Amino acid sequence: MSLDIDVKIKMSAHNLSVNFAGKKVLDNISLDIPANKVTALIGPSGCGKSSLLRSFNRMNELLEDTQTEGEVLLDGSNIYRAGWDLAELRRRVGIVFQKPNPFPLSIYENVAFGLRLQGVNSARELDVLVCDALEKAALWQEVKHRLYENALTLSGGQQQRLVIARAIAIEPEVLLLDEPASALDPISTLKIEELIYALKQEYTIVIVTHNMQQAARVSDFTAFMNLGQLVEFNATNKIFTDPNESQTEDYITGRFG
Ligand SMILES: Nc1ncnc2c1ncn2[C@@H]1O[C@H](COP(=O)(O)OP(=O)(O)OP(=O)(O)O)[C@@H](O)[C@H]1O
Repeated sequence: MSLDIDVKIKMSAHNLSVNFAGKKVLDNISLDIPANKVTALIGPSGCGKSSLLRSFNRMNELLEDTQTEGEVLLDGSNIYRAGWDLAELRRRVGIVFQKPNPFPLSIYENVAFGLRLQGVNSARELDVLVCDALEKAALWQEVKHRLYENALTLSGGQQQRLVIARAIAIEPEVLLLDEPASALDPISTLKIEELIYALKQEYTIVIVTHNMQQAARVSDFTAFMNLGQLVEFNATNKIFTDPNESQTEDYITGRFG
């Protein structure tokens, strides 16, 4: 589904279908992801939100027995075309999962990890880039005196911001967030939501969330999915106040799902 307003499109799915072990989990999805905006994917459990999110950086291929049909364009180029360097794709389209997954390394080394892989070796340059990523992830003030402590000593909410710092250190263009706050307490959730709001100045963000209030608070656009299909896609305000489809209304008002 295309939006009838004038926005720059960063990614789009065209007639995208995904099968896991012969079962269709995404059914002919077409959807535009606007640049420098937050797009929320909502819908009942099992409707395919995470599968759609993972198709934006070809993570579904890490699962066995997966088939993908159709196209996903990044700046107009089909990421499913042969010849894509998957490491480069995943650098440009980063992903953060529900459960914080820092490496069992220091706070500093978690953020430096991807930078080192990219060949940044100068200690001074690493210091600047690590500090910058931690500042952007709104974590610097809390960790600047303990950079060399193990990341696993951080709270869950801090770990999730660290994982976001790790993701943004390598300067992705798109950030995929799969229920990034669902394992966190309300204060940490608020911090993540404020962070998402700040990060959209620089990144295109797609977020899967089960939390309707969160989708309404953080996103500019919302896609409502059901049973592997895209039911409705529109400005978040429109979806939450005056949806076109009765299924969308039933879901957001809690009548099903
Ligand atoms: N690794 C897998 N192998 C086989 N089937 C899978 C796999 N992962 C997901 N599925 C199936 O794909 C469908 C879509 O799952 P997906 O996780 O994308 O939905 P979701 O909307 O994100 O769900 P939830 O909100 O519960 O996280 C479900 O029927 C699920 O059982």
